[in-house]
Amino acid sequence: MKAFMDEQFLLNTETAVTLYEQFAKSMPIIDYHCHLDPKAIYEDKPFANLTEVWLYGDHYKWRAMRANGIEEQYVTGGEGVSDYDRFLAYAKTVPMTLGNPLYHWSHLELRRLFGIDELINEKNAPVIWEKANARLGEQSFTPRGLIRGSNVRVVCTTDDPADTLEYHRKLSEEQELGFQVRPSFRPDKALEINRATFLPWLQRLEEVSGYQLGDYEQLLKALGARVQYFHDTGCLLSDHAIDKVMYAEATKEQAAAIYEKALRGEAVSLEEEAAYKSYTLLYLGRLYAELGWTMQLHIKAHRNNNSAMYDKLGPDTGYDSINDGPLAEPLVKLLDGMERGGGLPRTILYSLNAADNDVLASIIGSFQGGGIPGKIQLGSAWWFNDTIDGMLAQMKSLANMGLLARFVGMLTDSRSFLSYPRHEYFRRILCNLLGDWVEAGLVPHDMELLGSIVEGICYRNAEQYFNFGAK
Ligand SMILES: O=C[C@H](O)[C@@H](O)[C@@H](O)[C@H](O)C(=O)O
Repeated sequence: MKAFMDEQFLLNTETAVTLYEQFAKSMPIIDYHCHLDPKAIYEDKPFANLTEVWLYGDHYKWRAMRANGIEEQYVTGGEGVSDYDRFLAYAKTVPMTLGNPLYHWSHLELRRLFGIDELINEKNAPVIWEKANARLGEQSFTPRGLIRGSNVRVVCTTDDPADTLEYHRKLSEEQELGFQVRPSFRPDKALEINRATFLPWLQRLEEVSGYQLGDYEQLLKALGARVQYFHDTGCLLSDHAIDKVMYAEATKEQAAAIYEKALRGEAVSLEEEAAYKSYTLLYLGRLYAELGWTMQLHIKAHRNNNSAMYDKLGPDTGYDSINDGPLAEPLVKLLDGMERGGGLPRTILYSLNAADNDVLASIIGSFQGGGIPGKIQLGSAWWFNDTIDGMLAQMKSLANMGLLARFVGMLTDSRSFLSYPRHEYFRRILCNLLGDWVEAGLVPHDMELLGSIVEGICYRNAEQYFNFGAK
């Protein structure tokens, strides 16, 4: 029996241990997709207590607490509930998360960041609370301290085109920051023509961009101007939540007519939605390609399932799940449309449905090219797949059908400054997979080759692929 989460955690062969210790462990982190708040990084305020830094905003933990029978006021807060009460409710929940990555992540976070080795449970809760809070006053526990201490070189946040990027601009002027903070362009609200957010968002965009958005041509120009503004602020990635991939070929005139219908408050059919989205995405794809950006497509989330809770708490609060439905045909058409128009950027495809791994791994092979290693990527196991099994499945699909060695690796997708140990978790799983292959005689015991592949997937591939060294 191995000891719980010892130095060889998740590393079952000598080769895996060597790969992890000698190559993976010391590689810096590039967190190219997350939901951290740039304002919090800029202001760099210390956290009041462990609950604030660990539980506020973390919908993964909230889901587990609800499933454990914890009442909502202890999950997301409520009158008369202290931060300690909320922490205690989570501490009680952790032992019940056995088998869920939260069990490992939570222990890794306390161990690596706070040096706290206690098992997390109700009995140890007071001690953990004391020890962690005592450390939160140290300089290394502010947002910047945590980023630096985790050896993070680049953080890419997720930002709306109408955002002023005020804090990114301020951060970019700082000489001693020690890491890059870059925005990512996430124009979902421009594409979701059928959602209630569409018209209010256009108004915001009008204010920020100065364009009068009464016709589609102006919308395209305004989006183009925002892409350029983001680029000038250091952006190199876009991100799209495409819950359902749709494709319908459309002319600009058709897209414009649909846009105008929406402006008049008239109903837009699903076919029209597909046409509008397709034309607009192709246009954006061209801009991304021209600027050397990477486009991320996050596909098949089924969001806001519990409408009563949505009304109380809003989005991203733990009420989403995995969607199903057709993917290959509309996605291939979309990528093909971009390629034909000369505008297929570097692209990362993530599906929340792990059943799509092979579909995506085979599709990416049809659009590689341009002399860019791994131009089209199978994205790292995302959200509900960010588990041991999920990561293995994603890497195996990629290896079976494409080039694992060109994979740009892990990201946290997190809203918490404590999530960087997820990179360690991923790296151990990666090294173990390669170690198993060596053990089985499937690949040579060539540590130079294996080591360079590990370093590539942990850090170098991403650095090169996204061009983070450029400016
Ligand atoms: O890991 C889960 C994520 O943070 C999840 O909340 C996001 O991926 C979000 O749905 C998004 O659309 O960007």
